[in-house]
Amino acid sequence: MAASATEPDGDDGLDYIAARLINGKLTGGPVEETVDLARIEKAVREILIAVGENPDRDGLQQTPARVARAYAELFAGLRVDPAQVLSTTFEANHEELVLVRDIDVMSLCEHHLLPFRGSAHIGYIPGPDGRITGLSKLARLVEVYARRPQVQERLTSQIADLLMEKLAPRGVIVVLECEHMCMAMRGIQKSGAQTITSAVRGTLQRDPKSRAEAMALILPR
Ligand SMILES: Nc1nc2c(ncn2[C@@H]2O[C@H](COP(=O)(O)OP(=O)(O)OP(=O)(O)O)[C@@H](O)[C@H]2O)c(=O)[nH]1
Ligand SMILES: [Zn+2]
Repeated sequence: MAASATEPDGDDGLDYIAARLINGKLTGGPVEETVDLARIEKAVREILIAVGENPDRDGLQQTPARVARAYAELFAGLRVDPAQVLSTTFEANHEELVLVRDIDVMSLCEHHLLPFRGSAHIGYIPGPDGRITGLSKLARLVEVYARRPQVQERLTSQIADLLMEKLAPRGVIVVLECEHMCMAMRGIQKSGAQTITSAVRGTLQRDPKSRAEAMALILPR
């Protein structure tokens, strides 16, 4: 019998995808509490019929259930509080720039639900009390916000704003460079176009010299 997307999926399954986004520990509730997999399955079956396909043919029988599981995973960030990612901070005598470059970003644009993909570069200057966060937490933050229906501008500023709020740093800079499949696969059909967005806060915003230094590290070419 065909496996249903609504069946329990084991310890490593959908139940824990949202929890894994935060810290790899099983702290989240079951996906079924908040994602209606059966409803997604039904909708995908309707879409297949509407585009002129036969959802009962061999290759498509499992597709609605697969798409439901895929969407649960792709939108897992809707069920995670991003602030939890930054609950671990450390004291450090470092009051200069900390920058993580080339963090892989994959998200879905909220206009077409098609992917956009590229790199995130995140830098911050710790505040006077010198609190820093784990480097991996910056990548986790990208992941939580990216696994939601997004526009690149909001994704960029959400990351910057939460870092400002939770780390109270002197400044933050977030730059995203992405290619949007909605511009490549359909519509204007221009592949290769890179959209660059930035969100700059605090001293990095106010002081052109610090901002230029950070930008030179982020976009050296
Ligand atoms: N600013 C911004 N626009 C985006 C993003 N992702 C997709 N878009 C754009 O959203 C717009 C939606 O425009 P509409 O005219 O409502 O939709 P459309 O007819 O599908 O537009 P075309 O893509 O031009 O065919 C398009 O111009 C997309 O390129 C994003 O992350 N940020
Ligand atoms: Zn789009």
